[in-house]
Amino acid sequence: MLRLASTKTPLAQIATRHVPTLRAPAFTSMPRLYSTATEELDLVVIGGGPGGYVAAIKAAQLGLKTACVEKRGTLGGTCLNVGCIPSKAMLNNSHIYHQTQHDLKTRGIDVGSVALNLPVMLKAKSTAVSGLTKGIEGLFKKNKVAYHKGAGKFLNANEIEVTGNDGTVSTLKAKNILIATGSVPSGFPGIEIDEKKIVTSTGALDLQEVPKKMVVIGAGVIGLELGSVWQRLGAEVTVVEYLGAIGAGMDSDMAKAFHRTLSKQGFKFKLSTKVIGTEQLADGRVGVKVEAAKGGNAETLEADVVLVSIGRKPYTEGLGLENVGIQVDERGRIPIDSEFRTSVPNIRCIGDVTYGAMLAHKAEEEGIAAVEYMNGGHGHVNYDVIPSVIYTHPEVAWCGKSEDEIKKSGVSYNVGTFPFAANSRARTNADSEGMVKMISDKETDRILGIHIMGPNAGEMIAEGVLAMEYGASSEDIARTCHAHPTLSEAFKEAAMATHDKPIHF
Ligand SMILES: Cc1cc2nc3c(=O)[nH]c(=O)nc-3n(C[C@H](O)[C@H](O)[C@H](O)COP(=O)(O)OP(=O)(O)OC[C@H]3O[C@@H](n4cnc5c(N)ncnc54)[C@H](O)[C@@H]3O)c2cc1C
Ligand SMILES: NC(=O)c1ccc[n+]([C@@H]2O[C@H](COP(=O)([O-])OP(=O)(O)OC[C@H]3O[C@@H](n4cnc5c(N)ncnc54)[C@H](O)[C@@H]3O)[C@@H](O)[C@H]2O)c1
Repeated sequence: MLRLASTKTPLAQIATRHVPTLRAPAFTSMPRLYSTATEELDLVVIGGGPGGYVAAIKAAQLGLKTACVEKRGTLGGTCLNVGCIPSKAMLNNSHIYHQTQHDLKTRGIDVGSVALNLPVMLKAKSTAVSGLTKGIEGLFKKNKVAYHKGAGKFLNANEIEVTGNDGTVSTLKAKNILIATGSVPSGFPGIEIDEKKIVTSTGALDLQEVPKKMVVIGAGVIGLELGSVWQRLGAEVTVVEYLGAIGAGMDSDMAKAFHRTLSKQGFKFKLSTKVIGTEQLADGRVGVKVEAAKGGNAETLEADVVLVSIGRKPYTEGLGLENVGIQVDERGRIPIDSEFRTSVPNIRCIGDVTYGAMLAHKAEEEGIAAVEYMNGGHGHVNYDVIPSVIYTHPEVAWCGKSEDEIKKSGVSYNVGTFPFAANSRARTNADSEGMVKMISDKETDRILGIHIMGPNAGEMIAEGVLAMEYGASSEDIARTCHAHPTLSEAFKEAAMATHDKPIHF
């Protein structure tokens, strides 16, 4: 066994095949956990995103000897590093900037002239990210999860080769492996991403100046959130969407209302429109050639920055799946059974790299459930009530089925809606755009879907998720006392409207 005298860390459970020098590898901060090179771990998690790191902590809490391999250099995956967290930091601060500029005067707050300091705003985003990613390292230490900074690759069903970020190569042995390697942005055929002028979400979170004109390809969650950030900071944003509606499959009533709201904010939309390609313009900007989805005359949209946000794809590059005989499906996803097992029983898989919505909380739920199954117990993920939230202003949030889906399924249903314009708190706050829409089964009154557009919709949907998880009826919610004056009264009134009548509308 190899020991590193100068650090707290032995090479732990790693069977070292090649260590170029006897200096401490990058994972020296990990606690001294397992003493022999050949000792088998209970679990190796590949990927330290919300799925992987949560699974690793849960496994350690259950008493499993656990290691997590992450190649990014920081924990937290897409979500903490280049996804949920930096985007929400930019959304929050750009909203405050916009509100200060356009809204405070009418509230009796005079702040004089307002200026954007983009470098400071970007730094605030980075501070939020680094604080949270380091926090996960702290949680790993506390829970005794060994953290290996490097890329994991299957040698066989029980051995993972780790190429450390410092160049060392070593092997981890484990009874169980959990794949949580996440996803990366889908490219657009023929459009080259340089992350400066033609960017994915990663580049769009780090633009060093506000573009005058921004073209967003794809009116899904990323396009609308990051389009909002730059629109609030002063960009003229045009969103090109192939489908006839925005919001990537949200309830069509909500999509229409959201479209109207964002248009009022200054967004320009080109729906049912396809992108044919891009060209470099003489002045150094980018021309985005588009035409109607059904065909017709092409036009060129000029842009300083183009955001390509047409979805994400599962990531399995360099993972060595061929060494264990795991094949991905036609969309690049790793197939799993109901207990997250791949075609190799001791190898499980969760999060963006397999089926289902690409959401951090969905990956986390799966991580916990997969570990519980692995440990001989039962896991629980209710895919019918995974909430979705778009963190624009107003926010849009939903869980359960859309009215379009319910209609298609042939189930008879009731719909109740309640506008925030009739909610006292929203009116008092002068922030009353949007509504709550609830759909319940006509026969049983059981709630089938909840859709909210409004301030704090992302927080409010938690009540709907809980109600649906417990099989509530709309009458259950209507008869539950909600504090006054709160936005949640709109939720109660929508429930009243679903099975009977609302009071305030
Ligand atoms: C701009 C943006 C905003 C988002 N906002 C939200 C939001 O508000 N709410 C929400 O729920 N979701 C949001 N998402 C989606 C969310 O980030 C993902 O659903 C979530 O991160 C998926 O978690 P995961 O653990 O499956 O994978 P990931 O977070 O992608 O983590 C996988 C990790 O595995 C590592 N890895 C891959 N291969 C290897 C290997 N061979 N060896 C070692 N490490 C490896 C990667 O480096 C990565 O860090 C957002 C995404 C983006 C891009
Ligand atoms: N708030 C959140 O929870 C959050 C935020 C950001 C990202 N995410 C996750 O990240 C994933 C990726 O987000 P996204 O916005 O890239 O994908 P998305 O699937 O949400 O939206 C992509 C949009 O692009 C459109 N599109 C596809 N091809 C096109 C083309 N050729 N031309 C024009 N439009 C085209 C689609 O019709 C769709 O509306 C999502 O699955 C989402 O779950 C979640």
